[in-house]
Amino acid sequence: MEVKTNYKYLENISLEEALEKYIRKINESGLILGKEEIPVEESYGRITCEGVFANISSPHYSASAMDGISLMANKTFGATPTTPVILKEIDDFVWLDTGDPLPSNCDAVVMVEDVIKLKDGSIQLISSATPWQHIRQIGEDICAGEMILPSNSKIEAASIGAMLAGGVLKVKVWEKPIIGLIPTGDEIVAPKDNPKEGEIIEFNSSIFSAMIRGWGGKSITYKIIGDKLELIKEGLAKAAQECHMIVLNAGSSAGRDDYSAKAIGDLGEVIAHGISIKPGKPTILGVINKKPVIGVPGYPVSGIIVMEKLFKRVLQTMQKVEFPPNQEKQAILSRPIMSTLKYKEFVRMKLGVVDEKLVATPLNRGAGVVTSFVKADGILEIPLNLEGIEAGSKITVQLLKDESVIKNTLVAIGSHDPLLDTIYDLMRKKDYKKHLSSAHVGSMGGIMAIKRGEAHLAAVHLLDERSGVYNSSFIKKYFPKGGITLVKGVKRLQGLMTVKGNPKGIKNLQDMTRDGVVYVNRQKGSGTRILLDYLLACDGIKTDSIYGYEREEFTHMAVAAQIASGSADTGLGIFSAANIYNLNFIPLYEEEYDFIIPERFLELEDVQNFLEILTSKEFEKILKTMGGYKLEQIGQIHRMDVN
Ligand SMILES: Nc1nc2c(c(=O)[nH]1)N[C@H]1C(S)=C(S)[C@@H](COP(=O)(O)OP(=O)(O)OC[C@H]3O[C@@H](n4cnc5c(N)ncnc54)[C@H](O)[C@@H]3O)O[C@H]1N2
Ligand code: MOO
Repeated sequence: MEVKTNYKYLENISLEEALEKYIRKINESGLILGKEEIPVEESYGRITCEGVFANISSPHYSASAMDGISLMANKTFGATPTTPVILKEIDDFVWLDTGDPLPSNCDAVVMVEDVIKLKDGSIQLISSATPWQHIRQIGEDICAGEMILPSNSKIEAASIGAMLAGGVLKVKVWEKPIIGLIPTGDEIVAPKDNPKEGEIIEFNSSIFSAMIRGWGGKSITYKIIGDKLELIKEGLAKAAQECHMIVLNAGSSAGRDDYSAKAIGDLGEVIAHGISIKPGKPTILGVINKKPVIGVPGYPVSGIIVMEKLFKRVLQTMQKVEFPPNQEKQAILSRPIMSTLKYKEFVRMKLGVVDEKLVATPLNRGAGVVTSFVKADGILEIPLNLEGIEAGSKITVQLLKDESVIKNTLVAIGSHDPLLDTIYDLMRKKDYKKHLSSAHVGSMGGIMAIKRGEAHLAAVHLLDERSGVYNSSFIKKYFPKGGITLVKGVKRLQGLMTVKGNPKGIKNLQDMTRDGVVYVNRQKGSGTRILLDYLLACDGIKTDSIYGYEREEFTHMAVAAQIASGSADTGLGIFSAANIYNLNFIPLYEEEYDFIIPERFLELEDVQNFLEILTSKEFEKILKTMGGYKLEQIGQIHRMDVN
């Protein structure tokens, strides 16, 4: 039987063209927000819809600007240290404080510190005052009838004070745009801590809602709607009644259950479906009832990019304000990035200052990897028609975090161990200004990053198969000119993880070759992979006899997670990862997990901090609970000699 799908070929128009076309359409539709009058004290961040004019002058009377005396300036003329002027209270002057009204027969104020008090209550001045000195004249700040803010201005903190000073107690502002968020998908469920297989936790709406709040809007999150065209249309129609704009989430591509474009088209008009950006390709731009409706792809990273690059622009037009653009910074690209000619790509980047140069490293590009946005310091925009960018190129990165965060980041690249998370947490507890960025690219990747000057330290566990010695021979090989130190870390247990009860009865490496046993491996270049290959060679086991040898994960935790979920029976990894996932552990080898730090970085404050934490009692205590570590040599610094 032929399976019918609602497959439709997507367009591929540029982001700029799509935005131009869409905003023109929205403006033509004539959608404008309503107006409301609100107390000035509650108006922070709102947008004025009319000019705001002062009702009264500020100050509304002539006021003393200082504590001291008020008088007629001409009474002081000629006063010098040798010819002081003596004045009498009431007859010649009046005591007053800052803010007091200026008596009608006075035209100057003399500060108290310039007044010499005499015993009989009179005073002496040794310099003359100029008329109107130290007086805030009526309307010095603003005069009644003057404009405080023009239309379409964002109300900042100082504007609130200016309005109140000008006797304005209520201000007319544009209504806050209300955005309806509609999550869709049969597999989507409200957040919970025990989702079943096939259930996907709905978190996009919460991300979008927070973004909208930051941009001055309000959101309503509707109930999750399953993949049913009629239900989606019902939801859209309701939201179009209740909101100024709608975000219809997921179902944007052209699969069997993707009804977003059809639903929008049936109720209104689809202006574009398919934009040449990545992530975010299947975005839908539509209008229902004059209300903009954006079909945002389901993958969270795609969603965030579409919200940032498209939705925000529409909201800006609707609210009639310009959001400040992200700051940009020039950086050096640490490794090559491939790109597709057909799409403008947005790549999340990790930034760090190493040897006074800003180094940018691409993060995981998966559209579902929302944590890449948690780690990202910036975004690299790769234009259309570019196949990629070479390592070492100068690139411009749009900053997502403050520059001070990037400058205060210790950059660690290399092998993964959960203890790095503990170090980061302890670093932040010790000093909230400090950050640790750890990229898990395996031990060899770490060595290469140190060689290229892209990291302050690399975590490594590389076994020299001939000598059986860990790490030092690799330093000698890869850093023949020296200048490198080996900071001893922990001894840790590597072994085979299985689910509790070990149902497949796995006892050793040989058991991995049995029929029905599924292995999950670590990536090439990782110390664990090198150890596995070494142990297999010792036992004469061929890698192609292991089902799953080709399947790679990047961290011990990821291997443990696969085993815990039942998608693999076993994998080589460290005890602490097995412990976190409550797995069975068959110890095979004790290895040395150390840190390579160039000598020139040892005195850096951030490196010193790192070393302090490494040898702290608190860290030792936490490692004990994690289990599988020995700390005999931790923190010892070995300066490696030149060959
Ligand atoms: N055959 C093709 N398949 C896909 C294409 C394509 O061109 N041809 N495009 C891919 C791209 S690119 C994207 S992006 C996605 C867009 O997917 P949809 O918008 O149709 O969304 P779903 O398939 O329903 O969901 C995708 C994925 O997103 C996650 N998700 C969805 N809703 C939520 C939510 N509210 N909170 C958190 N996560 C959510 C979920 O993991 C879904 O699995 O299509 C590709 N497919
Ligand atoms: O367009 Mo999708 O958003 O590339 O992942």
